[in-house]
Amino acid sequence: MSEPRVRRAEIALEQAHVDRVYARLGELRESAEQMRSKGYEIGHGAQQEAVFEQASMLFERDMMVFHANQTLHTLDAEYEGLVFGRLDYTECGEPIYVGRLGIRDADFDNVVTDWRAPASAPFYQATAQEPMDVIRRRVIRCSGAEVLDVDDDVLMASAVPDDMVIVGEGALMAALGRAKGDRMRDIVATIQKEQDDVIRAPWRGVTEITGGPGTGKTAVALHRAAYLLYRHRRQLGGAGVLVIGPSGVFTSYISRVLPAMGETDVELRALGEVLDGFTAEHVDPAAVAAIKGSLRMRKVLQRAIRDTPPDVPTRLRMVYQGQVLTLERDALERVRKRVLASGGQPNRIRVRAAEALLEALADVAEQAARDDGEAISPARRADLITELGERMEFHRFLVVWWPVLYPDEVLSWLGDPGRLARAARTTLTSDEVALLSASFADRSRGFSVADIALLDELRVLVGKPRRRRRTVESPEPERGEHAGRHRPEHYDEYSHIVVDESQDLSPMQWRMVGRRGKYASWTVVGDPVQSSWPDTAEAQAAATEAFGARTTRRRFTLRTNYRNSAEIFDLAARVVADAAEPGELPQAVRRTGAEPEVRDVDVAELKSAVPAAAEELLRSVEGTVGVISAMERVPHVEKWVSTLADERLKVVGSLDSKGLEYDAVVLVEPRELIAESTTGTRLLYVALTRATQRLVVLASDRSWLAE
Ligand SMILES: Nc1ncnc2c1ncn2[C@@H]1O[C@H](COP(=O)(O)OP(=O)(O)OP(=O)(O)O)[C@@H](O)[C@H]1O
Repeated sequence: MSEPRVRRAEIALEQAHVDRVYARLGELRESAEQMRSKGYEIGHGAQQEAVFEQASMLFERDMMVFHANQTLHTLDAEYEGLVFGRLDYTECGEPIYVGRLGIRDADFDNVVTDWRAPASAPFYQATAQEPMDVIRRRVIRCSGAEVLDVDDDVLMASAVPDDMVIVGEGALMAALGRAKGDRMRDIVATIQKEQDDVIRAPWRGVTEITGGPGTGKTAVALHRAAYLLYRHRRQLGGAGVLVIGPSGVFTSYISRVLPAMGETDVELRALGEVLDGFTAEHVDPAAVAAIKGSLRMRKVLQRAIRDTPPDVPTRLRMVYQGQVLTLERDALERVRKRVLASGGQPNRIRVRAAEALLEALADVAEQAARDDGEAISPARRADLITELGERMEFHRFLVVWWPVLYPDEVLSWLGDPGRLARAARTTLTSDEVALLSASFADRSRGFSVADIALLDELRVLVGKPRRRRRTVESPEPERGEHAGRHRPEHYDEYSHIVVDESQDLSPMQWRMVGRRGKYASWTVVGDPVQSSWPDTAEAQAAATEAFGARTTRRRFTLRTNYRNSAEIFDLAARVVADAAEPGELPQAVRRTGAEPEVRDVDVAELKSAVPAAAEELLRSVEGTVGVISAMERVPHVEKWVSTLADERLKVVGSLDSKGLEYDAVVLVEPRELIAESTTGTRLLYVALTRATQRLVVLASDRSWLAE
């Protein structure tokens, strides 16, 4: 048979099996629906029963409905591309089909094996050197229930039986060449062995994944989360898995991968959303972010919460048995200092503050008596304290003099340069104080991403108020995506934390994340060469502290760049040639023949050159086109390309481009990207490695392009 006919015959053969699978899926769906209806019937019947029976029946109903709904949800989520692989072995007669979930037929025989099950491991692990008894590995590409294509790998050429047909070559290359959508896709059908080793690594301890751009670090980390939940649900499922990404744009980009794999028990959060009740998107200028992220801020914040809050009353005046007792500003401040010196979080020691005030009032009464040559008996002193302490006016004073401290308020107080200078003392320079206080004072854009880690630090420093006015710890209803979702009541309850783009976490952000993983195991993903954090040693130390007592640390390095064409990656690699260690950069596996273009354009011409290049790329690729510029330039670029009105076109700032991917990219003015980060060329390197097929750089000079 000629190749197309052979292929068609093999597709038809696999279609027969896929039809069986979907027929079985239909049956399972139907029985889940029946179970749900039966559950509702029980509930209806229960209304006529005695109360205790009713309760147990309602429970049974809830369980039935819950399980039925879960089954239906999983079956629906996995519908697309349910079966994607097949293994033919030397020994057992029957092939194994690998898919997104395990399905058995009515006789309890497997018609599909879940990709995460041990039996599926050879699909990813077998190689020609170590075939694990697999003769042929076949990738089956489907659209819904229809088989579109098959692609084979022969792992034991000498063992191929006469009647076994081999078609195609390289499912991976075919997958990589396909156009990308605006959301990341799962890679279950083409996970490579070096990636699978990471995905299936033990769950305990800290698993570090490093590798250059496009090596699949994010994809692997997400598949690992799905794998761990499948294999260790008992240990990890209850408290949940938290995935932290650099930005909201990024979490939205990866948001479809896990549900596509049937995993909904994972919380995705951007660094600006880690603290409930706050959502920050804007990024501070590099110099400001560097101060806010450094560990020196701990000291500054510790002092800030011990400073006198603004606008507190400066005099306490009470009358006891006709005698006026007054505490003036200095006396009040002495009381405050004494209470704070005794330790504890300000919001937790308010009772102590009240007691100290009353003691001070009693001292005033005693002093007055002594001045008159009299003495106050211990019983009278105790009586004075009790009586004044019960007065409403005293409590009214206390509430304003020792107010409940809220992290957002304390941070905004630091917009006052004098107050910040007091808190900073010698910890920050006067220039740093000026920069920082201006940033805290400017609330026009709300909190920045770096502020969130400071707010979280303050949350711990001030302590939880006994009665909460507006809680930082309970989710606000309008938090859209997270609303109503399961999450631990206490921050330290997550059982597994995945940190993506970890090279960019500041030490203060590591502290924030560390608080949520006190008892967790970790998967940490990063690439030092893409780092935009200046002091890597400080960040490393903070990371190690966040991991706490977990001594098991395993490290994997991924070395193949699956995203960029080799032509595009060669250009990007030139930019960081000096900053990267030998062997640190990955190898791009795909040549497309399309060289990246660097066009010389004056800054004044960008206005027309950007939309022209974007339009050209929209015509030349099937998928998405990203226009990447310095953060400050984004609003202008958005305006310039607005007339193109194509939903495949996205404009993104350099920092937000981390982790993202487009089929084609227009990179605007590299010089400006270098200038906006303390690690300059690394940020440019990140931006240059976002395109899979085409790259056009518009530059007013070529100083950024090392020879
Ligand atoms: N085994 C694979 N099969 C198919 N596609 C893959 C495979 N591994 C990675 N890819 C694809 O390569 C691209 C890059 O993957 P990913 O974003 O996970 O890389 P990364 O290492 O996190 O990159 P960066 O550090 O640049 O953000 C994605 O489109 C991903 O789907």
